[in-house]
Amino acid sequence: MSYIQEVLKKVEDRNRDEHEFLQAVEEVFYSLEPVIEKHPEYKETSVLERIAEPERQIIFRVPWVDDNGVVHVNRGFRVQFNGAIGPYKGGLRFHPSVYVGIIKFLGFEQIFKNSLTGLPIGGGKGGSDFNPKKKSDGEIRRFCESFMTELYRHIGPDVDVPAGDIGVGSREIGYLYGQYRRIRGAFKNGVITGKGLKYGGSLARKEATGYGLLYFVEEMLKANNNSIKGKVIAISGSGNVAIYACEKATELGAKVVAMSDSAGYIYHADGINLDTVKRLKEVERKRIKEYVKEHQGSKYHEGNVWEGKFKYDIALPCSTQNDIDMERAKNIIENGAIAVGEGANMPTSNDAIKFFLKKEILLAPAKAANAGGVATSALEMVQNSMRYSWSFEEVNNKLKDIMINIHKSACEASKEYGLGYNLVAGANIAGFKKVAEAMITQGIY
Ligand SMILES: NC(=O)C1=CN([C@@H]2O[C@H](COP(=O)(O)OP(=O)(O)OC[C@H]3O[C@@H](n4cnc5c(N)ncnc54)[C@H](OP(=O)(O)O)[C@@H]3O)[C@@H](O)[C@H]2O)C=CC1
Ligand SMILES: O=C(O)CCC(=O)C(=O)O
Repeated sequence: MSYIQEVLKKVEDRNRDEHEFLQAVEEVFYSLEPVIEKHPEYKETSVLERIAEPERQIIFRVPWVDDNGVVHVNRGFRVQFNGAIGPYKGGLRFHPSVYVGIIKFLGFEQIFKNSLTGLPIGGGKGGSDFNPKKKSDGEIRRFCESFMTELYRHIGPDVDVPAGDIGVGSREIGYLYGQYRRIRGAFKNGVITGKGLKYGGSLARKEATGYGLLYFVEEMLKANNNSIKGKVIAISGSGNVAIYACEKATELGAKVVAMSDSAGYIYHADGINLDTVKRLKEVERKRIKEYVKEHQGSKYHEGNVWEGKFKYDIALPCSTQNDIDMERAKNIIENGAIAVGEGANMPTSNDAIKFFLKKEILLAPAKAANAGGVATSALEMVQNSMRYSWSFEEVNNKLKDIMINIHKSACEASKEYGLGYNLVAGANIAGFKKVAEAMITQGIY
């Protein structure tokens, strides 16, 4: 058994039923084999064992009252995974599938992603098994207030800075921050990011994950003598990341022909009308199937978009984890894709990642490709500290530079370890090394 396999076995024994977490750890650790060989100090100081164990996990009760006066109880989580390079940073997910294994996989990914941004932010994540679908605005507000009534004591601008993720958008962030401010009696808006522009939010944060994904994919294509211009693109999801990925892709000269939600997907050969999607999803909170009522020639299909049979050059999974398994990966290649850009966290299963790499599909891994959101959150923290705001253009330019640098770091790390152009391994290695070195320098924690 190799050293990596030994460590993985220990992680498995300790986290038996947390499949998503084990998948994330395995994906990172196997890329680190050549790094551990070259750096015996990582093994001597048990960095791998330490990095796979959260510094702190908080699990709490979230009681709330629905519109009929009935009391419900959900479970809240915050995993403060690794603070070696900065305050814990990562979003909150409200979705019925949330349990500790989901939050730990997301928090673990966040360690390496945040390191890749080059900014001083550690890894954390949180959320709840609360289902925001079909809840009234009052119910959402009461849930958020109850959630923050416990969470507030564990966070702070220099401690842990949450943000949004699935099911947590600007409305929820507003309620969460309002309750934090009420309890603390202070305007500490650096405690949460993704805020509204009127109380300390950053311009371009809403767009950042989707835009950043496209900046990264463009770099990847450029490095392979290609470009986004003229490409046909399919996207899974129709939430925050998907919408702004679609917007930037269109701006860069591509045509997006498909988008989805958890029930099905729309296909529109002429190109998706994003104004309609934005209204349906951001304002009216309706299902994606409503789109076809307004656009002749578009079609709605139930099921997963990656099982659909239609032509595209680039696949952008922007919905949730394990969206692309082996069968769907085969279908994506049969549909003609030459590149995959991961907007969601861990959207591709480990065997499908290996398959894409074997088939020489250009693969932009989530840790690198979707890091624009958290990077812009870190820029929001900078602006809050300065009590100042940058223009949209300033933030967007910084975001673009960050994405270009992440691509460069992943490329260089991959080359340094003799792996050619492998952004999956390169991102893992580059993200890991910075955190590992900070951990070693700070002693045994
Ligand atoms: N927001 C951000 O800044 C960042 C987000 N991410 C990641 O991007 C992904 C999308 O996040 P975001 O856009 O913010 O979330 P949203 O809640 O805004 O949108 C999520 C989208 O994914 C769909 N979806 C959710 N769960 C499932 C499921 N189990 N099966 C199929 N479709 C599903 C939703 O459909 P429906 O409405 O039907 O549920 C919706 O269209 C997540 O993986 C998140 O972790 C990564 C980096 C930053
Ligand atoms: O902006 C943030 O802090 C959170 C982003 C996030 O949750 C992610 O990168 O997955």
